[in-house]
Amino acid sequence: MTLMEARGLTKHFGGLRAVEAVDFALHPGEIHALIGPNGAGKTTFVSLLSGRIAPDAGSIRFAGEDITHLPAHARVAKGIAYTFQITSIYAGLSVFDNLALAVQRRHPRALQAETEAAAARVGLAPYLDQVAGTLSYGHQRLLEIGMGLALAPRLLILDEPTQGLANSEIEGFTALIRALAPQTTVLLIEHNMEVVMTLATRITVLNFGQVLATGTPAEIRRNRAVQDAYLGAAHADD
Ligand SMILES: Nc1ncnc2c1ncn2[C@@H]1O[C@H](COP(=O)(O)OP(=O)(O)OP(=O)(O)O)[C@@H](O)[C@H]1O
Repeated sequence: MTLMEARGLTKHFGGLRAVEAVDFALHPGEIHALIGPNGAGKTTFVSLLSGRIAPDAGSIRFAGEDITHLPAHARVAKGIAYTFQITSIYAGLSVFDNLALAVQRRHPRALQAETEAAAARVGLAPYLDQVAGTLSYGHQRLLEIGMGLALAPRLLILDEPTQGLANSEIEGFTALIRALAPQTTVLLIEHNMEVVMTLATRITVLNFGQVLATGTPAEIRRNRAVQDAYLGAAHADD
């Protein structure tokens, strides 16, 4: 059973093969980490899945339906939420209003209560009235994740969610993502190997736009090609 499946997904920028014939499957309820060297095509790949950019070739299915040609907003309506590498919050609005905008999209019965619950979920309850643009960078990232979660997605795609977070915030983030399973499936691009190895149920490694390996954290750690291309000797013996 797969929640999302990509077949032969391809995206070139001029002569650059950013994503090349990628086959990929996401199981329901899993936390799937996408790793690989800088420029490996990770952001391009999840942008194809979320509909931010269109593929040159290949197909994408979600919950049994072909969504290859659906625009991003239609994919959101189907339950695919995506947070960007660069924060996409409304900087001039309060934390409450940012979250309320997301909560509103699923026509809740009690906007106030559900918005407060969305804030509490990501640890931002004390900051409801604060203007989002004045939050610390880490809190802005958490707000963005909170906005994604407020949509009650079936699939949450996160692009480098722990980038810029303090260690204490990373712990909170890890617990938050763990608590989402199995209702919400998570696909995250992550460079922090500690987060990847403790959080992910499966890992896909991209290299030069292609899948180098897919497996459990233990399998990926042992994989010689992955060690050579990405993890390096320092991680091989962990
Ligand atoms: N819009 C674009 N136009 C041209 N080239 C692009 C575009 N977007 C990405 N690329 C190139 O495609 C390749 C893959 O980029 P991508 O951002 O997907 O990699 P990544 O694995 O997410 O890297 P990082 O870990 O540094 O974020 C890179 O060589 C990048 O320069």
